[in-house]
Amino acid sequence: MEAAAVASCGSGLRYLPPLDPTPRRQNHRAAVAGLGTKRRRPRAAVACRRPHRVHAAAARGSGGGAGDSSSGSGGVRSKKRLAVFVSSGGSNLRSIHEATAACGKASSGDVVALVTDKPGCGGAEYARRNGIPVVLFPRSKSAPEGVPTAQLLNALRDLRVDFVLLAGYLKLVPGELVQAYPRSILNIHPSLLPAFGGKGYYGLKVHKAVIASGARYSGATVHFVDEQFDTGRTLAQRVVPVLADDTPEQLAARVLHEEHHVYVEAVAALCEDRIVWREDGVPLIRTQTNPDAYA
Ligand SMILES: Nc1nc2c(c(=O)[nH]1)N[C@@H](CN(C=O)c1ccc(C(=O)N[C@@H](CCC(=O)O)C(=O)O)cc1)CN2
Ligand SMILES: NCC(=O)N[C@@H]1O[C@H](COP(=O)([O-])[O-])[C@@H](O)[C@H]1O
Repeated sequence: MEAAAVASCGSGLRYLPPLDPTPRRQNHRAAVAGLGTKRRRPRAAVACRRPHRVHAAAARGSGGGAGDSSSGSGGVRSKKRLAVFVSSGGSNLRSIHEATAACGKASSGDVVALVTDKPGCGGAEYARRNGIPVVLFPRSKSAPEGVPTAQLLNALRDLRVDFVLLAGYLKLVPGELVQAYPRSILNIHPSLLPAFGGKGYYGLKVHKAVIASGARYSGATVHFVDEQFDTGRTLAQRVVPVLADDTPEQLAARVLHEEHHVYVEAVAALCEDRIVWREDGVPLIRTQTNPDAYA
């Protein structure tokens, strides 16, 4: 969707104009289709056969939050509409956006909005270059142009957003948004939660704490978002070793590499209705090939 096309939508929102007055309109999908074939196939996760009883349905039968736009009468599912929240460089945004290309691993999704508290961050710049509307949130003293929560919710509804993905977003997502999108907001965190999570644990601070603790393994966690920092249900994890002479930057790079794979796989599962909720509330990812196997 073009930024200009949504600027007049009912929420009354003003989307941020591109910083570059002549943004490059890339043939993004064509460009990444070729790259996709070169990608290393991600390692298969450990399959867990016939776990506890599971509910073979996502949050709302077919999944999706406040703006559910699931299948029509013909049974053909429309792509799930994704809003990505970013405060940082945007490499997870990029990997998700690339995976939503025609032949990508998450081609059942479409990134339709970028929400940020830092309009100059790499993620926001990537969005502008790729014609993704940018919304500044929250409104604050340092960002008086930002929108309050109610207006953000209207914008997400106008854009018919199904799922919200936090990807290096550093602000607490308010309860109103969490409640409007039950079981429909994911976050990626650069440690093996519940270790090294919560307020104060973000970016390099996480990796510094992991190294200082003496832990031999770290990794990435994709989890559903509840009203506190990093306490929502874990959906997927990837493990990496912590090496004896690691710097926080080296560990961060090793974890980030895994983040890009595990987040894309989790987003694909979300968009394809492959998340099932075990009776004790644990979300599991059904594999694409075997309805009885879980990643
Ligand atoms: N309701 C929720 N909101 C957010 C969650 C969540 O699980 N529930 N996850 C975070 C992301 N996060 C780690 O994954 C995280 C981000 C930031 C902080 C933090 O301590 N932030 C500082 C501010 C930093 C800054 O603005 O530069 C703070 O709040 O004082 C902790 C964890 C996204 N939101
Ligand atoms: N607690 C939140 C947190 O620390 N998030 C982390 O910020 C980085 C964003 O990188 P990116 O902008 O390149 O995707 C990622 O490592 C992400 O896990």
